Amino acid sequence: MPNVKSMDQIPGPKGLPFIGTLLEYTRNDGWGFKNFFAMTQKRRREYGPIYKENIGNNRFVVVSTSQDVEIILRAEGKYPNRNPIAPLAEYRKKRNLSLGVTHSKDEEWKKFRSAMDKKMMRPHEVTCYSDRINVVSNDLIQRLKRCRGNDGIIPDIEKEINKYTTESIATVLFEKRLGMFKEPIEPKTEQFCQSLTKVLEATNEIVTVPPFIFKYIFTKHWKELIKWSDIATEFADEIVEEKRKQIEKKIASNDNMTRSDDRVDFLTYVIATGKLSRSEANVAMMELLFGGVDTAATTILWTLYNLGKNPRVQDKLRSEVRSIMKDSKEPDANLIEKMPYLRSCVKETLRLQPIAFALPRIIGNDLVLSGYKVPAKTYVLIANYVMGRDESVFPNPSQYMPERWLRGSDRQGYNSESRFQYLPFGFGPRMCLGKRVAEMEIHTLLSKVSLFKLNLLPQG
Ligand code: HEM
Repeated sequence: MPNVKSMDQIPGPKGLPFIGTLLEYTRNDGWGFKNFFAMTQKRRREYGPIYKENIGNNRFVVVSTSQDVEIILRAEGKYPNRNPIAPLAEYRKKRNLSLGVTHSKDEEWKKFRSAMDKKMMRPHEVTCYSDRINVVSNDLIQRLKRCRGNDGIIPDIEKEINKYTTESIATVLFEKRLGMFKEPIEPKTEQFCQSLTKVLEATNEIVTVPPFIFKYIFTKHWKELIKWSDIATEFADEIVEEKRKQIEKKIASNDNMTRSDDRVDFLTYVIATGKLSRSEANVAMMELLFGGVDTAATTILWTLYNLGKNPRVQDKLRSEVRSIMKDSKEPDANLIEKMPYLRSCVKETLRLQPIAFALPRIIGNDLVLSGYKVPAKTYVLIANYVMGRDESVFPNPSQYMPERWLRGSDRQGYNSESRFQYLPFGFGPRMCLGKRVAEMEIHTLLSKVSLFKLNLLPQG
C-alpha cells in the first residue's frame, strides 16, 4: 500500500526497555498510577492523534480520532477482546474462579454475555427494574433530608450516593434490600461496601506492574487485594446461594422461571437459563455488584457537582422535570424519555468526566490507523477522555453545556456527525453490560433531586 507507514514509525515516548514509561505514570510515593486521564492529554499534545507507548510490559497504540475509532470498532468480529486487568485476573486464577465477563475472551466471554444480555440490555426488559429503583431513590431522598445540616449541606454526600447505587444494584440483581440506609448498617454489609473501595484502591496501586513483580516483590497491595476480594466474594456467594435455594424450590415446582416479566429478577433469570455453572453465575453477580456501584455513583456525583457550578443549567433542568412530572409521582421510563435536557446533563458529565479514560481493545486484524499499518493482536486504547475534550469538535471544551446533546436546532457546541466521537459506555457487543440500569438509576435520582433545592455539592 503506497504511503502507509509501519507501526515502528508511530511517534511516542522512548521508554526504558520492559518497564517502558511506567515511572512517568506512577506517583512519587508509590506504584499507583498518577493520572491516566491527564497523561493521555499530555501525550496527545506532544505526539498528535496517534502514538504508541509501553506501559508495564505491554505496548499500546493510543488513538483519538473518530475515523480511527470507527475503523477499529467496525472491524470487530464476534468476539471483541480486551486485555484483562492483571491484578483482578490474577486473583481469579489464584482462587480458581472463572475470569467472568469482564476479563475473559472469545467463546468464554460470549457464554457470559449470552446468559445476561437479554435481561440487562433490552430496554423493555430493563423497565421492569424501574419500580424498585424508585423505591430506593425515595429512601435516599428521605435520608438526605434527615442528615442535611442547618446550612443545607449533606456531610458526606459521596457515602450516601454510594449507598444508593449499592442498594439499587442489589435490588436489580437479587430483588434484595441490603439495608444501606439503616443505622447502623449490618456489619457484614458495611464490610462488603468497604471491600469495594479497598479492592479498587489495591488494584490501582499495582495495575501497571507485571504480575511476577506484584506477586513476589511488592506484595503489600497484592495481599490487600486478596484479603478484600475474599470478603467481597464470600458476601456475594452468600446472597447468591440463598437466592439459589429459593429458585431451586420454584424450579422443582415447575414454575416457568425464564419468562420475562417483572416477577423474575436478574439472578433468577440467569440461573434458570442454565447457561452458566454455579461458580460462573456467582462470579458474574460479583462482577455486576462491583461494576455497578462506583461507576454510577461517580457519575451522579460529578453531575451534582456540574449542576452546582452551573445555576443556569440547574434551573433549566428543574423546569423541564417540573413540566414533565406534573402530577406523576414517580419518573418511569416513559417520563424520562420526555426529559431530553436531563439526559443531556448526564451525557455532558460523561463527556467531561468519563468513567473510563480509554476503551482497550486487542485488534483482530491488521488495520491502517492514521496512515500507519497496525498489525493484528496489537493492544489499542481509544482515548475517550481526550476525544471528549477535543476543541475542534466541542468548542469551549471545558464548559459544561448539556445543549451539545440536544437534537435539531436546539443543539449547540458539538461539531461532529460521527457516532464514534463519544462512547462513554463503549461500543458493540462488548459495550457496558450495565448501561441501561446505570442510566435508569442516574436519571431517576437526578430527576427527583433536581426538584428539591438541596445543597448537594461536596464540600472543599
Ligand atoms: C455511568 C455508569 C457506567 C459507565 C460510564 C460504564 C462504562 C463502561 C465502559 C466504558 C465499559 C467498557 C465497554 C467497552 O469496552 O466497549 C464497561 C464495561 C462493563 N460494565 Fe459498565 N459502566 C457503567 C455502569 C455499569 C453498571 C451499573 C454495571 C453493572 C450493572 C456495569 C457493568 C459492566 C460490565 C460487566 C462490563 C464488561 C462488559 C464486557 O466486557 O462484556 N457498568 N462499562
